[in-house]
Amino acid sequence: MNSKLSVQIDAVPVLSCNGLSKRYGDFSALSDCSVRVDRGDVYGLLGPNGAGKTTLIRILLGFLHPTGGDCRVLGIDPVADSVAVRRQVAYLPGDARLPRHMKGEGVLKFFSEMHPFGELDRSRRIAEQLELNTKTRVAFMSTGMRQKLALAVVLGPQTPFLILDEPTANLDPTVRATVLRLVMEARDHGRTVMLSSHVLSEIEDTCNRVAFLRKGRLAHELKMSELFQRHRMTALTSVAVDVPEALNSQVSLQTTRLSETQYRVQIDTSGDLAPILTWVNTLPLSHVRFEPFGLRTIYDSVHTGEISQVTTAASPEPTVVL
Ligand SMILES: Nc1ncnc2c1ncn2[C@@H]1O[C@H](COP(=O)(O)OP(=O)(O)OP(=O)(O)O)[C@@H](O)[C@H]1O
Repeated sequence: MNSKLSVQIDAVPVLSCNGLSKRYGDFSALSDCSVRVDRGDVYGLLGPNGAGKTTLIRILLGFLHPTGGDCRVLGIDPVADSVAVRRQVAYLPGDARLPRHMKGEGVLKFFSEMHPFGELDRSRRIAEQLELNTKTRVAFMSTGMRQKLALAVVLGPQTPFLILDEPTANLDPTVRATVLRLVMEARDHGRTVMLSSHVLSEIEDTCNRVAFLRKGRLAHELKMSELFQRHRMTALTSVAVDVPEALNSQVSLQTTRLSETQYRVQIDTSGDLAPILTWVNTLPLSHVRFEPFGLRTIYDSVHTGEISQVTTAASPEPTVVL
């Protein structure tokens, strides 16, 4: 490919949404959602039941029309040409339905012939890796077997964009690990992935960026590299503690008075730990616990509507907008 052209193609975001909204009468399933996903991203979508994740995905594929805002998938407007979008995207719905009268092998053949990027051999190899017996009729498959078959259908075509809505639902831990490995392989082959899941560890292990949806709104966006720089320390102390001015941008401190002579401190940190540890070392602390921040902490604070106190050098202001 002409190198100038390839640079231009790379510059087009795989996904860009601007103020995307979906209303059903008075109810807002999605409100003012703006997201950008770039080539090579593995982009996680997190949020409680009913947060709007599937609504967002279905708008991107043109199955639903937004009531406000707009979006482009690989430069294509799904409202104007949803078929063109679906040619470029492999999509695993949360409730994948497959023809019950067909055997697994027949389903793989049917879908690989139908999709422009379809590759029957690849779908068969994936089914094998997922330890699926494709000789079984769909109607006689267990829920997990049907999920494996749907995954083999969707992971087979090498589309530039892959959207997976809860791909590991109903799967045992070994198969889950295989699915996550296949997602990472897709990324390594230059594909872009959007992954919705309720399993925080899966998002932590695979995604480089994560969006938290809450009540139809994009409540928080996070780069995983920032998360890995965050830590939380809890400890007991007999004196009130103050954060030195030099560490103000890196440390957030919460103090709870337990008695006349005892306080519990919670110190949330971001960025380089060395200067923070030097400061902490001067404090009369006991019962010190130190742990990485983890997606769970962020998820809980977004879910309960708290605003994150932690700031990073890269994003000095909290990015939660509730
Ligand atoms: N056709 C519809 N009419 C009215 N409300 C709808 C319709 N479809 C979805 N909703 C509502 O929109 C909200 C968002 O639903 P959505 O399926 O996008 O949530 P989700 O984040 O994918 O949830 P889950 O994690 O449970 O799959 C929900 O409150 C749902 O009840």
